[in-house]
Amino acid sequence: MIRIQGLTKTFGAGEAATRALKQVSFEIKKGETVSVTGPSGCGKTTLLHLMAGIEQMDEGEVWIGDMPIHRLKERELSRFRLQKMGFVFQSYHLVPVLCAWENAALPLMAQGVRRKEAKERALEALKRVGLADRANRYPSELSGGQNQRVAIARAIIGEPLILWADEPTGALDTDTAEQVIGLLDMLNHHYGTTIVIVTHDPQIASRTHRTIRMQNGRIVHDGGVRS
Ligand SMILES: Nc1ncnc2c1ncn2[C@@H]1O[C@H](COP(=O)(O)OP(=O)(O)OP(=O)(O)O)[C@@H](O)[C@H]1O
Repeated sequence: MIRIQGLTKTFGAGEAATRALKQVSFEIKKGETVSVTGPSGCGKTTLLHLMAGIEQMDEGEVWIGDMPIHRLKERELSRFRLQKMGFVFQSYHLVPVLCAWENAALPLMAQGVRRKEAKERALEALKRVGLADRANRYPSELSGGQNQRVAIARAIIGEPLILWADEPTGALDTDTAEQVIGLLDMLNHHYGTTIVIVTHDPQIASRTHRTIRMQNGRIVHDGGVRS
């Protein structure tokens, strides 16, 4: 369902150039959970950004189903992202002046869904992540784990095909991290969401179907299917 072919990305030029990705190719099946691991600076986030069409590649192809991400114009890409993808980041990326349900509802509002319907669906998404009773709280009134759950509610509100997560538990303590990972597992089981997680944490990597290990802009290991 996700097919990456010869993905290459260099930042900067001349002496200052960093070859962040070097001819990376692999496929991810629908419904698979994949962790991307490796040392700091090896290219994990760059890979995620290129696959999600957040950043432009120098060379290569990214196919999601039959959609050539590498050929889409920015506007088509934005629409595709809004409709088919959800994002979770280490630092949550919530809007501080919006309460939990308004944050969760953002992707729907961006697609022109009316406020009343968006609110109903946001409350439903917050319920799924166990935060129905915090719907009117602002990010500053919630814990890190709760904010990350709001971010997950926002990521899943449009029932995306793919959820991209970049160090989703990086700012959380072990127990809270465990809850967040449990939630991602649940999403995968119940909704068949394909999940790609960039993580430093071997514990999290061991919970995904498959682990891709990167080093210096290349894949050096791909396997470890969960029993
Ligand atoms: N916008 C940018 N401009 C210049 N260099 C960049 C940029 N983004 C990333 N890089 C470089 O590309 C390489 C890969 O970065 P990337 O963020 O993908 O690594 P990573 O594996 O996600 O690292 P970390 O685990 O520390 O987050 C690094 O050497 C980084 O310094």
